[in-house]
Amino acid sequence: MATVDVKNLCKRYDDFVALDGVSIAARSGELVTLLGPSGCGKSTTLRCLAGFLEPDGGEMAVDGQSILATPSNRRGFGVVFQNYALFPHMTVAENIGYGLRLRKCSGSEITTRVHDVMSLVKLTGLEHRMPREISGGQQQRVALARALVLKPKLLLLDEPLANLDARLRDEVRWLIRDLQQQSGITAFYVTHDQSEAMAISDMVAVMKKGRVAQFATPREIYQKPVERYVADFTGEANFLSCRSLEACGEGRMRISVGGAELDVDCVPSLEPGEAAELLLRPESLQLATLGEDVTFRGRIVKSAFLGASQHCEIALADGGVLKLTTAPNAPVRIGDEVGIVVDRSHAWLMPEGTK
Ligand SMILES: Nc1ncnc2c1ncn2[C@@H]1O[C@H](COP(=O)(O)OP(=O)(O)OP(=O)(O)O)[C@@H](O)[C@H]1O
Repeated sequence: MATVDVKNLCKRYDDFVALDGVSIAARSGELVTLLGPSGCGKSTTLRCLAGFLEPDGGEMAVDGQSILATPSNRRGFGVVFQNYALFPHMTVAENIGYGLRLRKCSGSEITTRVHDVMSLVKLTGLEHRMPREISGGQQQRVALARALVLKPKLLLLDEPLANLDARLRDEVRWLIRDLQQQSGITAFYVTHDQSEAMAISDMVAVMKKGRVAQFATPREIYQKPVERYVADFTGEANFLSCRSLEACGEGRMRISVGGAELDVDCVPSLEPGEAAELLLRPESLQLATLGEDVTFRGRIVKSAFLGASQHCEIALADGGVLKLTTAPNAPVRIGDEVGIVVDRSHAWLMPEGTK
């Protein structure tokens, strides 16, 4: 188990600034995900941690000790990258035991540890197969076992599920989380898939152009994003332009939006009078018949039956559009005038214009 502190990490590729002051940290036993679109610097951060790239500035420390001068093979980290590249001429068991042989462990210790880790990643029985004789999901689990067998103090995973189909991705994702929690290994995990990040992380760093836009728990990232970019990247979202009228308590603001006045939680730095956007996740909105105590009124302009639910879009009088889901059999007709009730505990106000 290890604590990790990355401070102000910078990395250039010639003139291109790939990392522009990345700061993230992991407490012992945590899984921290780096989430963001292609090219935002996730892999570069992980490669610096692994010691495959030398940063141009900043600090990286494990258990309070700088690792900047430690070569990658002395850092004691387990690495699972998307191109898991097993040795094709070695059996599954030989692939997994390779690192132990390099460390000159005894034959009996290698046998025991390989056996134990194979049972952990559910590969028992495949010891003597060659990599080409096992499936993609099994190959990925061999790569994971190969890292875990060395009992690393830190596990670095870069898009480890990228080569798997959707069903296997789900299965291996839970396996990784279970193993990481059982063994208490601190881990950094790179993905561009927000649902993957939400599901398995203790902390998420949402990255944007070589910087960390927000570093927080999955719940906070989803419910209290600091800017629209983060809200957009972490799930379905409605944004309504509005005016912040006055502060009404710590971190709360009275706003005027879509013909209504509401008190909502907000980004703490937001000032009264500042242009703002109200974030309403679809699940915080409910269709209601007019006449009930509704927050907004509007007209249904789009609907789609999705099986377990229906998707609806409602145009408000002031031009805003809200997307929401309803029960599969709720009566939804295009053109109908409807009311919308907002669960205000899930409404969130952010500064405008930060896509
Ligand atoms: N060796 C290199 N030389 C020049 N530019 C590079 C090099 N490696 C990466 N880059 C650039 O640095 C930026 C960050 O790359 P990085 O691989 O860290 O992104 P990423 O967020 O992991 O993206 P992806 O999800 O596509 O892997 C990208 O714009 C990329 O093109």
